[in-house]
Amino acid sequence: MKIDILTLFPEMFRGVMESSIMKKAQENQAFTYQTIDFRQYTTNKHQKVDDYPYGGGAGMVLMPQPIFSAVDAIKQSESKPPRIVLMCPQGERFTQRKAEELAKEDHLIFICGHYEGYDERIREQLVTDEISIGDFVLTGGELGAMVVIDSVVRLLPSALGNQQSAREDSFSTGLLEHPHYTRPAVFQGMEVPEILRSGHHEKIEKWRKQQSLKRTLERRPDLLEDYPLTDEEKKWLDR
Ligand SMILES: C[S@@+](CC[C@H](N)C(=O)[O-])C[C@H]1O[C@@H](n2cnc3c(N)ncnc32)[C@H](O)[C@@H]1O
Repeated sequence: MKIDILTLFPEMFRGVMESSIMKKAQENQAFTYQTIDFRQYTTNKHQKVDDYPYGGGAGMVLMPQPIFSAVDAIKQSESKPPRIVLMCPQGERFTQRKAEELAKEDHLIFICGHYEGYDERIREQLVTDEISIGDFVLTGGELGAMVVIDSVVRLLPSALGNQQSAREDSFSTGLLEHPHYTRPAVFQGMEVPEILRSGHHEKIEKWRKQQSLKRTLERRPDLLEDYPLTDEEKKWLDR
């Protein structure tokens, strides 16, 4: 996968993109990325990327020209056109489903805003997706783009050592994940459930499924509305 990030603050990405699994995923050739400072694409003499809003009001608005020109420069003759993602608090709320959808693409372009927002023509003409990472307002799109990129990259084949672990994550299965325990078996008087130490794989799987359903019912009952419960699972939940 190829990822291009349009931002006025490329330095913000270095720590996240060059650490931990993101770094390993690049070493494993799961993806490549570049940041593009769209100020380089301005055609005005002072390299201005923003201007006052028509109609007045507070804040500055990103002008369309530098962003359109930067996207034109990145787009090559690809058989599959890139997904162009505008980071925006007014966009579709980001979910694991969306991460799975984007992980199937060959090329993603992220546009990170700043200041008061964007000229509306960017939204109307250029982008294929608008994504919000939640109902709150950040100072810029960079942190949001990092969140989206991180969750997409970990789904790419060869990004994680163990793909099974991504498939069993919360939301991937439609439920919250079951609890985890590791050594020691007893810590400050708190014991790891006996069943997990039994070595009985079938019973462990059943326990995990029950715990996953219980946790989802307690914390995110809304997820169960779309989850195809078996008759047995319905009985567990009733209990
Ligand atoms: C201060 S915000 C602009 C908010 C805008 N005036 C509004 O009310 O919708 C500046 C930039 O931060 C980014 N941003 C802010 N909140 C975000 C969120 N929840 N999800 C994704 N991006 C966000 C967007 O790129 C946005 O253009």
